[in-house]
Amino acid sequence: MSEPVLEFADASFAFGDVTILDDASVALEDGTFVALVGPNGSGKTTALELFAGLRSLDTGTVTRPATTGRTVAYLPQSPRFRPGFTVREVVAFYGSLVETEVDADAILSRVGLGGATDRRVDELSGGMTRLLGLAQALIGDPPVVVLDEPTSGLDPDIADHIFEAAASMAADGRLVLTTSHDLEAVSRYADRVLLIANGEFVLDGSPAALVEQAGAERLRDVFSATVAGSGRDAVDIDARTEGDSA
Ligand SMILES: Nc1ncnc2c1ncn2[C@@H]1O[C@H](COP(=O)(O)OP(=O)(O)OP(=O)(O)O)[C@@H](O)[C@H]1O
Repeated sequence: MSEPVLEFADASFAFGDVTILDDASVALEDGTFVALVGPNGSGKTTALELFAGLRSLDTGTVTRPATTGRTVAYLPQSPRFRPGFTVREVVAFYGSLVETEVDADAILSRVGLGGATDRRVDELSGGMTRLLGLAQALIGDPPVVVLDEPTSGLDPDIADHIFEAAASMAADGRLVLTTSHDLEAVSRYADRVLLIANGEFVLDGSPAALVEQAGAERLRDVFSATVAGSGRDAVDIDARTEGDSA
């Protein structure tokens, strides 16, 4: 049975007068692939950093798994690896930092890099670099994996591959939490969608349930209607459109 492994309780955080979380509470369970969506500037990356422990809440609490070893793996939007090393060497290096035995080749095969183990990391494409980031996230078998926009800038096939890999990491029992603007892929792969706007999780449910509840056709439509209804203040689209057409 699924259990909460990551939780915000009455969580608040702001950058000066920019509110990211305003007394927000949410509990995320293991074995679930959760997509955190929201408009640009709504605070997705910051929320991930708060979940992962890279930042601290102003008030409220965040609860993470009470396990020994690596508890939360965090993959930033643009992962960087030290040039000059091969893919296998990078995984072996990170593997040497955890207590459990790490089979670098097995992890690399798992994410689809089995054919690239001897490639130098500075010679990888953007997509392969993301896959290496996913491999790094699996090292030490953390119960929570947090991914920040893992498919931005990638072709649809690699993006699908990354979503599939993330969904299968969740199916193995982990909580996988990702941000994404790709609502079509989110609809297909995520078990649960959280929409953050104005410091709150304004939508929370499975993609199918959210679409059905709204009487909409696609998650994209639910997103637009909810963001418009929440008084979008992060990016002024109308102003941008006027400027573009001038
Ligand atoms: N280090 C920082 N100092 C001050 N303000 C910040 C900092 N980092 C982010 N912000 C502000 O916090 C808000 C949320 O930023 P964040 O990057 O979390 O949003 P996001 O939802 O991930 O955006 P995007 O979808 O564009 O990646 C934005 O208004 C941003 O300008």
